[in-house]
Amino acid sequence: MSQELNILNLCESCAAALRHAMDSDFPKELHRSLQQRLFLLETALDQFKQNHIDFEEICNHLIDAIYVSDKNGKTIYVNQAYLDFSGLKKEDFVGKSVYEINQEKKLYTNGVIPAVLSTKERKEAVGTVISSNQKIFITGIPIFDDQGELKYAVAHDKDIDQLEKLKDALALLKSQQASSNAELEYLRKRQLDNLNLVANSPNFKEAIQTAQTIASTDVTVLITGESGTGKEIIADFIYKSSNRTSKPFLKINCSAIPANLLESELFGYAEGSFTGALKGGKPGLFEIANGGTILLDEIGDMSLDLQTKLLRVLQEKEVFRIGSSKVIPLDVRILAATNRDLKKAIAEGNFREDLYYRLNVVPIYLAPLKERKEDIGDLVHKFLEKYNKKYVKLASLTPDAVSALHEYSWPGNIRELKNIMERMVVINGTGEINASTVKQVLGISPVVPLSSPSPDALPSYGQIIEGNLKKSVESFETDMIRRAIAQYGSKRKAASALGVDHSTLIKKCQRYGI
Ligand SMILES: Nc1ncnc2c1ncn2[C@@H]1O[C@H](COP(=O)(O)OP(=O)(O)OP(=O)(O)O)[C@@H](O)[C@H]1O
Repeated sequence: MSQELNILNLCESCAAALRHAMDSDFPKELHRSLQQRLFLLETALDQFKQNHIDFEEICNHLIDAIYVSDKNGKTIYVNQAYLDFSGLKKEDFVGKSVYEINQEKKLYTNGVIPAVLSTKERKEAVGTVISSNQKIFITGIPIFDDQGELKYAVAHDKDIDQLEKLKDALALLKSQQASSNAELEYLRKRQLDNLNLVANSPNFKEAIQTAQTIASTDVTVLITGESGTGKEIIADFIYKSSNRTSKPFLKINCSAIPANLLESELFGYAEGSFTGALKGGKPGLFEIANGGTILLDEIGDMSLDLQTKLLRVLQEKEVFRIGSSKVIPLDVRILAATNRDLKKAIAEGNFREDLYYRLNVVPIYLAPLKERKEDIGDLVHKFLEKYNKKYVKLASLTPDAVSALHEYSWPGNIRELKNIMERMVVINGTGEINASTVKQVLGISPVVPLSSPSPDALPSYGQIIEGNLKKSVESFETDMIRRAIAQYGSKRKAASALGVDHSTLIKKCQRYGI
């Protein structure tokens, strides 16, 4: 390092001498060749300065003390911090042997350089600076050349007080982190409790974790998963954990509103924009939700034409009512949900790829219930308690009934489980629900008569008729709708096959949890 600096100084002196020679009466015929040499020297010097890192200067700014000896223990370098704590000058060290310094000056106890020189190994020790009684942590490091021969022994001294302070700061940071984690966990749990959410499976826990992390940001979230897996409830969770809880949260089911009405519902319209338009126009849902949050549910069912308009709104963050040129700036947090495979829809030309990427900033995928078996037990008990309370019943489940519920594949996911529990509590009165009842209600075993409730548990005559007829119709409708959707692949096609309006089918699906 210092050799390099010496050469640098030498070159600078040469350049200065050349400049001086050229200014004086130097023979003109040599002038040109001198100029060329000076130019080369100056270019080389510039390059050297650019590439050269002045380690000596850097070391002099370190707060730790550094001492370097050659392989024989002759001191070749000490930095400023070393001089500061020893209270001596550079000349008192450089060129002197470490053994000599140790004997004469008694700077500190437990010096490690002699041990590094003799063992050629790294050494660590705690020493005391004699003059100040300051405790130091000393590390001795051997440095070897390419042949593996010892080249330098370096001592690096750290002030233990500083290390202690660092340790305290680290401990404080750790305890602060632990208490924020505990607080976060507490808030998360409270939020789960408020929403009555079950989250035992790793899959769902991960979804909740992501939702929790991004809730307080305004980032757009795309929630995907089969029908009934809890997409809407995750959207509720995000909204309730966000900073927008004092502002509106609007949920729009894009498949339930006929395509021709959805545009005016979303964006509103100006007075006179079409026949039948309200006087004074009507604000759209985006405008109403301004400052708050919108859930675009079943986004995969939105028409391509409307997708283009929605994309514009999301990109520009502004909306125009239909028939108006007045710009309405928007500050709405967008959550979108779908049970469709949007990648497939894009490949089939039914969903805009650019809209997909705009919505899919943070994806949250909810696995089907059959892949979240750890949640089933708690969900079953939660719903049992809920419906016992609602219908004033005392139904309970036998262990084999619980096992049967675990074994089922739950194509309708949590909504199906919830509905099944409601049905079983209603029809079973106050008795125990066993495995065969479960299988019968699930339609996975031949129908056998349900066990009769005890006479004291019997509801009034009117209730029996009403309850049984309503439940039978519901059960029949549920079955037909499920089969139609499975056969025709979409709710729209199923509706036309069943001879009902799409919106009627959607309402029934929502009511029955399909
Ligand atoms: N983890 C959970 N804990 C308790 N209840 C849940 C949980 N997840 C979902 N539910 C309940 O299951 C039902 C269906 O959930 P949700 O409506 O959120 O599903 P979804 O995926 O949005 O369905 P769809 O795609 O049909 O709209 C709701 O009644 C919801 O409260």
